[in-house]
Amino acid sequence: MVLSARGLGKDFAGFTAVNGVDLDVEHARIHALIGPNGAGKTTVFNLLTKFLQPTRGRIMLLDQDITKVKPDKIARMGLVRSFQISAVFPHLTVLENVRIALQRPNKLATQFWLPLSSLDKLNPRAEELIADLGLSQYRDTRATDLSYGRKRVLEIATTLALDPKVLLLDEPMAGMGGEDVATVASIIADVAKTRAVLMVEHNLSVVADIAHHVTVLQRGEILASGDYETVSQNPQVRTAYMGTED
Ligand SMILES: Nc1ncnc2c1ncn2[C@@H]1O[C@H](COP(=O)(O)OP(=O)(O)OP(=O)(O)O)[C@@H](O)[C@H]1O
Repeated sequence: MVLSARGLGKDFAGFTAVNGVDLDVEHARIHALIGPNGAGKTTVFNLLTKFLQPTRGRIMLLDQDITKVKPDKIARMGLVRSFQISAVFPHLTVLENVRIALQRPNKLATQFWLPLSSLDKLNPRAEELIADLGLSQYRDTRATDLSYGRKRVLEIATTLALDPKVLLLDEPMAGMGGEDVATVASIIADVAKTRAVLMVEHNLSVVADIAHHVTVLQRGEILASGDYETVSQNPQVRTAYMGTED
């Protein structure tokens, strides 16, 4: 188990947005968090990354209690949310973007007086990441000229530069067309071979295809949890999604 939450809860001025949520995210698995609008998915993400402080409950990351740890430290401990660091610079190339992302863990980011050539030592790792994510042919393409789907892949590449143990993806398929969805889904499946992935995703066919475990939230509480097959047969889940058990 890489990331666990027990009895996680959040109240906003008397309104309970999340209550009694238990989650276990395992190494080399994709865990999907699904549920109707307003179910509390984003709030759970914000609690896990400590953007919000939980009202109740406990969060463990790799055997360390992170319930009271600050968000910047959480990322350094290996729990990284995609948008957190995925500042993709539109006018820089794919290679340049990945190199900049690699500067962070290498602490070169703060040494701005170093000559540009000192970044060259990051090239092999940058090329490797770019190749892993199928971006080699776009290595010298400016981010702004990439398709929407490839921009998301570049974002994932810059996130992976931190070498996270757990990657949190917030609706990675949002706004994407069919071909991009397939590409990004297969990249996420690949990325998850060596790390844990927790994703909020509305596209249920992607969830069915790549998630090993699914947790369904409704009104801030867990309605069902298990593999997609089991969860999708659950009458309460069907009612929550369709308003009917049929
Ligand atoms: N800062 C806040 N203050 C008050 N209420 C909030 C706050 N943030 C979220 N909520 C409420 O908590 C509930 C859960 O919201 P949340 O955004 O976590 O749901 P969600 O499952 O991510 O929804 P969606 O799928 O629409 O993104 C909603 O009723 C929302 O209005």
